[in-house]
Amino acid sequence: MTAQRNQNPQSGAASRSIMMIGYGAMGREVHRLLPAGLSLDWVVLPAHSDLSERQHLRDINTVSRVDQCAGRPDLVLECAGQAGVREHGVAVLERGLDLAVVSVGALADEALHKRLEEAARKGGGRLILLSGAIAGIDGLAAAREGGLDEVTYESRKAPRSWKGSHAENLINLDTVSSATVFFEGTAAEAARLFPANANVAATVGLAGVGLEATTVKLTVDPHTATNTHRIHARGRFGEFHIELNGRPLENNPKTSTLAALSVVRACRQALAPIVI
Ligand SMILES: NC(=O)C1=CN([C@@H]2O[C@H](COP(=O)(O)OP(=O)(O)OC[C@H]3O[C@@H](n4cnc5c(N)ncnc54)[C@H](OP(=O)(O)O)[C@@H]3O)[C@@H](O)[C@H]2O)C=CC1
Ligand SMILES: O=C([O-])CC(=O)C(=O)O
Repeated sequence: MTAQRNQNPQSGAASRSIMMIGYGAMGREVHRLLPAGLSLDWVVLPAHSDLSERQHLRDINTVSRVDQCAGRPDLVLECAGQAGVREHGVAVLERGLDLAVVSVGALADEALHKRLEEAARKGGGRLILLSGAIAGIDGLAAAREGGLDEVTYESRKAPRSWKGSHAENLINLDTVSSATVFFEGTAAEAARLFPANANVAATVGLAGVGLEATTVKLTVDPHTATNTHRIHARGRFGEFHIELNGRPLENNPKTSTLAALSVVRACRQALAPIVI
């Protein structure tokens, strides 16, 4: 797929620059939808990435470490997975750059969480945890201010979306014939065991009652074509249930389209005089 950059209609207006860490299914979708006025100027690829990937990005500087970037991006987007946060997060924040991450599950590693927080305080960059594939994080985080009694999160995806994950050690994805829960535990465990599938569990945990107190169920459903996310929260504010049936990205069935769109939203917010 060839990435297309939106044209800035205000010709001559200086673009704000973006650095993206990782350029897989989500990164390509974000690049395709990048709002006018922003330009993707740097992409951080893994050192092992092949030449063809770099040729694909021929107008864009590719680096394998953040300190190889001589310029100063206005916003850094992580679309690389938890390993990308682990490898580059501290360096970005220590340089005083804002880092918007989708691989929120990386923060289930308490030592990394602490290092990122310290780097942000020291360098002045802000770590922005994106809502990703789920809706309702705004309401959950607001509800927390009044006190929460219970938060649960459930995710349901087709067998192909769980392929290559720890689910394969827990259930036979080729023969499962009805919707089956294969994991029940805390958001911390889910985010660690399913790094490409359960970042939302960590986001719900961090916005609500914490990673250890948030209970998580993961289901494989051979009859679904969507990535379904459910949150139930109860507290002083009242109660809410959210169910979101997300379409997976064409190039990666693990990843919901909405997760990529949440990154695009972060880009738009970086430009907007009024933020919603
Ligand atoms: N919060 C949310 O709701 C969601 C979060 N996510 C997160 O987003 C991530 C990206 O999703 P998606 O694009 O679909 O996944 P992909 O696997 O398609 O793409 C990830 C890309 O990042 C690259 N990468 C891996 N490690 C590094 C690194 N250390 N530095 C730079 N690049 C790296 C990979 O390269 P290579 O293949 O060569 O290793 C790959 O090209 C997921 O892994 C998940 O953590 C996904 C869905 C929802
Ligand atoms: O995109 C999704 O449906 C959710 C996901 O993979 C994650 O939480 O990591």
